[in-house]
Amino acid sequence: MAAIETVGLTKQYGDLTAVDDLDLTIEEGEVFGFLGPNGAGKSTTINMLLDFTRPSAGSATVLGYDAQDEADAISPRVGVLPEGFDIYPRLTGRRHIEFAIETKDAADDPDAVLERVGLSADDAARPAGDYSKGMRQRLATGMALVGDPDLLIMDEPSSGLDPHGIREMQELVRSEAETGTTVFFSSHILEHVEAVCDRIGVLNEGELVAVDTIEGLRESIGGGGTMELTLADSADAFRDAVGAVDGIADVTVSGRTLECSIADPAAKAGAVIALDDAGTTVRDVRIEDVSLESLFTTLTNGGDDPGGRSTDETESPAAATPEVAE
Ligand SMILES: Nc1ncnc2c1ncn2[C@@H]1O[C@H](COP(=O)(O)OP(=O)(O)OP(=O)(O)O)[C@@H](O)[C@H]1O
Repeated sequence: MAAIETVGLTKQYGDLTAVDDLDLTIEEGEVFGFLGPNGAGKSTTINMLLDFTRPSAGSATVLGYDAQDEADAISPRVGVLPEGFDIYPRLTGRRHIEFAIETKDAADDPDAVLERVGLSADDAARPAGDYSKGMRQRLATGMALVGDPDLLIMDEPSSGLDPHGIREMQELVRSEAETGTTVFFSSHILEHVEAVCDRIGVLNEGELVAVDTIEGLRESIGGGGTMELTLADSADAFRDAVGAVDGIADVTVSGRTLECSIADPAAKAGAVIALDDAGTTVRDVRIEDVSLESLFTTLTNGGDDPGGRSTDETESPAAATPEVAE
C-alpha cells in the first residue's frame, strides 16, 4: 500500500491553478522531499492531503484512506508539522506536548518527547510565547511525533532552526524512517532535502516537473558536474586524449591541471584510464557534482519566480488552519 497517492489532484483558486493535475505515489517508509519555489503549491497539496482544503478535481489517499471522505481515519495516524505553527503563548512547552498526547489519546512520556526534540526541562517549563522561532519549531515537531505516527507530514521542517538544529532535524527524520515511518516534507532549502530524502518531487507553478532520486535527477539533466585532474606532467599535451573520452566536454587546461565538464558519470573513470594510456600519471582527482541548487534552477526555470501566476492571493492558510470546506 502506498502511504500517499494522488490522482489528478487539482486546486483552483479563481483563475489560479495552485496545484495542477498532480499524480504522485509515495511508498511506505520512504522519505520524500517535496520541493518547489515559493508559491509552487506545496502547502496547498499538503492541505488537501490533510483535508484542510478541498480539491477542485482529482483525489488523494493517505495510508490507504480517502483524504476527503475518510479524514477521520487518517488524522490519528499522521503527525503534522504545519508551516507557521501557532503556539498558545501562555502555555508551557510541556503543556503543549501533554495537550498533543491527550488529543491523540497517546501514551507518550512528555519528557521523552521533549528530549527527543532538544528542549530541556527548563525550556519545557517556560511559556511557549517566550520561545525563539527555532524552539517553537522544535516544540511543533515534538507535537507531531506524539503517538508514533505512521506518516509524518512536515511543511518546511527546518524553518527557524540553526545549523545544529537542522542536523538534529535531519537525524530525527532518518531515525523515524528507520522505524518504518513515511516522511513527506516540503522545503525550498535544497541542502536539507538532499541530506535526508530517498526521492524528491519538484513542483513548479502547481505542476510536478520531476520525481526521482537526486542522483536520477542529476543524470536526467545530463549528469553535470566537473572533474579536475592534476597530472604529473604539463596538462596541455593531454588535452586531446581526455577530450576524446565519451561524455567529457569542455576541457580547459591550466599548468598541470585539466578541468572537464562531465556529461555522463561513466566518463570519470574513462578520463583517468585515457590519461594513463596516454602516458601520464594522474596525481589527484577532484569531482564536483552538479549542485542541487543548479538542478533546482534548471527544473524550475529560475526557481525564484512564482510570478507568471495570477496575483489574486487572498490568504494562504497554514496547514494548521483548516479552511472552511468549500
Ligand atoms: N486561500 C488561498 N486563496 C487564494 N490563493 C491561494 C490560497 N492559498 C494559496 N494560494 C495560492 O496558491 C499558490 C500556491 O501556494 P502554496 O502556499 O501552496 O505554495 P507553497 O509552494 O507552499 O509556497 P511557499 O514555499 O512560499 O510556502 C500561490 O500562488 C498562493 O498565492
